[in-house]
Amino acid sequence: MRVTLGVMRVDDLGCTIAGRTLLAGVCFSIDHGEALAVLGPSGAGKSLVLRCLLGLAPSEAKVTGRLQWEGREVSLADRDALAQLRGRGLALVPQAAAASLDPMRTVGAQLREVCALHDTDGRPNERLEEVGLAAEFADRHPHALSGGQAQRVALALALACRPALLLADEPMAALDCVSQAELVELLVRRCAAEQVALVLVSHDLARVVRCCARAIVLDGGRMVARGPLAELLAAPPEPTTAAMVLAAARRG
Ligand SMILES: Nc1ncnc2c1ncn2[C@@H]1O[C@H](COP(=O)(O)OP(=O)(O)OP(=O)(O)O)[C@@H](O)[C@H]1O
Repeated sequence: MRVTLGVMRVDDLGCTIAGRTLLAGVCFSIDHGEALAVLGPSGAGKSLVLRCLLGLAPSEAKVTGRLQWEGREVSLADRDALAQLRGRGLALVPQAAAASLDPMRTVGAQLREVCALHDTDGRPNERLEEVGLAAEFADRHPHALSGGQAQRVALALALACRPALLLADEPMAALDCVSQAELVELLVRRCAAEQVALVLVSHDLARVVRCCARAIVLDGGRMVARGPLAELLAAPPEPTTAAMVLAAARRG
């Protein structure tokens, strides 16, 4: 059982490139075992928020704002300090999982490497089983995985770091509807089981509505709404959220 100091609090995150404001005034906090959705239309700045938190914003970007990590202040401009949080602190499940895997090495070798790097439990078979993949996947190379299987391997790799917080950047984007629902359900179930906080990026409110209690909504790099997802759904406070609610309702 972890002490509940809160995992992360982000205040006034901003990002500019060549004088162009790409993010401004983004604020949120998240606690252990909690799930927060980061919503918004394409180009809203959702992926950029995750890159800034990981210290992986484009090299020409100027990032501003403050981050409190388990009660400790970290400047969002300090890429080295943010890099220290990667692994046991923050781990990422990327949008295009297959491209994030090493094509030359088996799934098992990649899992063992991550476990050795972060000094965590290194049994690939168990890690694969947790994400619904049979032990034989440990011997496969990434080219022998379907899109959904590659996303599950990426999830297993991220969880193998034993992070306090998982950042998931539309991990279901490339999958069919049934596989999307299964992957989101798996993601949320695993995070809850391991008391890992989850920040789930999506442009699709319908996809996150059952698994995230709270959300922030971005548009044009600005945070236009924030609060319990049920409240945003019941009474969208501004047009971007209203459009997302309408789109979710149309899809049933
Ligand atoms: N390296 C970069 N240089 C200049 N602009 C960039 C760079 N990376 C991202 N941007 C811009 O930042 C804005 C936000 O992009 P981002 O990828 O975060 O959007 P998103 O909300 O994740 O969109 P999507 O849902 O389509 O993935 C976009 O206008 C994009 O063009």
